Amino acid sequence: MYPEVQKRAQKEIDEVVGYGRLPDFNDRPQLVYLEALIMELLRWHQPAPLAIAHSTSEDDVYEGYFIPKDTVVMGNIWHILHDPETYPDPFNFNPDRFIKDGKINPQVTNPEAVFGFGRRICPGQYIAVDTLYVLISSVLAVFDVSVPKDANGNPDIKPSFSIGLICHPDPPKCSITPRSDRHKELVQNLLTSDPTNE
Ligand code: HEM
Repeated sequence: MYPEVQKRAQKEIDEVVGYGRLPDFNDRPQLVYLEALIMELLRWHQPAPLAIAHSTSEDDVYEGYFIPKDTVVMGNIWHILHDPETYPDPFNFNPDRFIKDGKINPQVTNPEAVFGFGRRICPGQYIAVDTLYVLISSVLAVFDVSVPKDANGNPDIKPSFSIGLICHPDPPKCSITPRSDRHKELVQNLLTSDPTNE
C-alpha cells in the first residue's frame, strides 16, 4: 500500500546490513526508519483497539463523570493513537512522524498504549515488538511485496479489517517476489543451511 515506505526501509537495510545476510538484533539500533515503521504500524491500526474490558474496583470520578464500583470500562486505544493533537494527520501512515534528525524523536509520544495500560498491560509486548522486527526486517531485506496497481500505476487496494475485540487485516491481494537474483540466492542458501529443513 505504501511502496515508498517499503523502498525507504529496504534502502536503510541495504546500507546497514549489506547483502550477504539477514538483519539481526545487533542491527536494530541503526535501523531507525524500520523502528519508526513498526511504531507507525502499531499506531495506525491496532490489533485490540479497545483493549480488554475491565471492571472498576471502587467508585471513581473521571472528568466530572461518576463511575460506580463494578462498572465495565474499556480503554479507547484507538482514540489515543488517532488523536490529531498527538499525531497530526493520524489516518495517514507516516513513519517519519517519529523521526527527527535521523533518530527516534523522544518528543513524539511512543504508541505503547497499543499494549494497554497499568497493572494489566500486555505482558507479551516485548516479544510482540521483537517478533515484528524479525519478521518485517527479514521480509523487506529480501522480498518486494507488491499489490495490484490502478491505471496510473498507484496501489489499487483499500485496507479492510475484521471487526471485533481483535482486528485482523483481511488478507490482501499481493505478490511477494525476491528483490533480485542475488536476494533469491540468499533465501535459497538460508533454506538449505537451516538444519530444521532436513
Ligand atoms: C502486537 C501484538 C500485541 C498487542 C497489540 C497486544 C495488546 C494487548 C492489549 C491491548 C492487552 C490489554 C491490556 C489492558 O487490559 O490494559 C493485552 C493483554 C494481554 N496480552 Fe497482549 N498484545 C500483543 C501480543 C501479545 C503476545 C505476543 C502475548 C504473549 C506472548 C500477549 C499476552 C497478553 C496477555 C497474557 C494479556 C492479559 C494481561 C492481563 O490481563 O494481566 N500479548 N495485550
